[in-house]
Amino acid sequence: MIAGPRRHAGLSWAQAYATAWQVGRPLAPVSLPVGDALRHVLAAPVEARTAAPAFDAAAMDGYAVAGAGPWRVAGRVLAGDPEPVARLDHGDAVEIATGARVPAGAEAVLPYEDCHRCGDTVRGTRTTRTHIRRAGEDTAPGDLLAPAGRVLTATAAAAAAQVGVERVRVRPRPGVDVLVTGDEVVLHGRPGPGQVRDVFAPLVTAITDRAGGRLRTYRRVEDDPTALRAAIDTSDAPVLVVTGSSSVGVADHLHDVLAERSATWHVDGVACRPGHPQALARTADGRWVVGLPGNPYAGLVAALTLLEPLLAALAGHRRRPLPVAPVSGTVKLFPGGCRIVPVETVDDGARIVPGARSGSLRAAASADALAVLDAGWATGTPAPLLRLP
Ligand SMILES: Nc1nc2c(c(=O)[nH]1)N[C@H]1C(S)=C(S)[C@@H](COP(=O)(O)OP(=O)(O)OC[C@H]3O[C@@H](n4cnc5c(N)ncnc54)[C@H](O)[C@@H]3O)O[C@H]1N2
Ligand code: MOO
Repeated sequence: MIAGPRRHAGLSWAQAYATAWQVGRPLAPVSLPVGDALRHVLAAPVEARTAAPAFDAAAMDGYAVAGAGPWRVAGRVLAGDPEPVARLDHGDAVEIATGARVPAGAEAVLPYEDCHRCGDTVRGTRTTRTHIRRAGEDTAPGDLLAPAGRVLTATAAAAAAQVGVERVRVRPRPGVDVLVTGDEVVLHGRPGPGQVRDVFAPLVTAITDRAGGRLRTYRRVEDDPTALRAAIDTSDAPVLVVTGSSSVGVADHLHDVLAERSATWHVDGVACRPGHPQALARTADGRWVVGLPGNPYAGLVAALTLLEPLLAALAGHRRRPLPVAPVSGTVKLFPGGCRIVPVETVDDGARIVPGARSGSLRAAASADALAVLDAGWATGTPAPLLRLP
């Protein structure tokens, strides 16, 4: 049965959640091509390499002109034309497309709508608007696009491409290997007699992705210490999730196997219901192991309590306070800690979805979030919310 050093038995829910944030140190930065770095946390500021615009460019289709009109049309210049057009003298014009290089000497672009062409002569009235985007007027080399600590959004990546940034320094997304224990668990298809269908694949996949991690492998391991030992030893992911195997039954081997490996326990049991037998440990070689209870709703609670903040911290995200809302409804509280209930969000707060059970996700399926109710909660008072994946 179970042994293992239970040094952190019975942390409060808030302590366990805070611990998962605190122990996760951002992974060492890497340099990635901008296109591969989307949604990563920036480890260094993104700064422009080139000016924008890179050259004087027309902002309208029309005629680039020099001096006062009427103007003699000397040619045409289109966007992408490689050679600059000869300098315009007073009284000269070229027909020009938006984005094309404005010839030297041009003082304004007259949009087609504001002028009239007859043969090689164009007439019109210049206004105070030049319709020329001058080189460097928006961005100079070295200008800041996004500071370290921010997530590289698609918009920031596009802005980076505009000013010559090819690679960025980011925190890698922590890889996650998942070991699903339980001889009764089937990963696919309809379960046979005495079997259950695995529920954690969609939950862990979504939570990992949302927290900034990267799911690498997802596989089932027999309820056997040798198999679990081998699976733990062969994973080289920074984070290993083990589902089931967290309690005290004859088939629950996680504590023994980690104790043999001199793992350090950061969380070993949390004073909440459900989700009590959840664990967070670190192996001697620096890998994280998150133990999720096998009961489906309890496992979901644990994934939101330990896995999500750990991954977010490793990925370099800063901790933000959880949203808090008044929660209404009826539920039997847990005197020794927190009761964690599914809630649907309503205009003035959140309402408990009744009927949650440790072994069932039915109530959570129609909820938006989980509310963490401490033993002193009363209907209508505020509680922190964990957004459901
Ligand atoms: N004597 C005690 N027994 C139990 C305790 C306890 O304190 N003393 N705690 C109970 C609580 S609370 C929970 S939660 C469970 C946690 O058990 P394990 O993490 O060891 O998980 P299993 O025993 O393997 O399975 C529990 C339950 O969940 C089903 N299961 C497991 N994996 C999956 C999966 N991937 N998808 C769907 N369902 C799964 C499994 O068939 C069992 O029904 O321990 C209690 N017992
Ligand atoms: O706490 Mo268990 O985690 O109730 O099902």
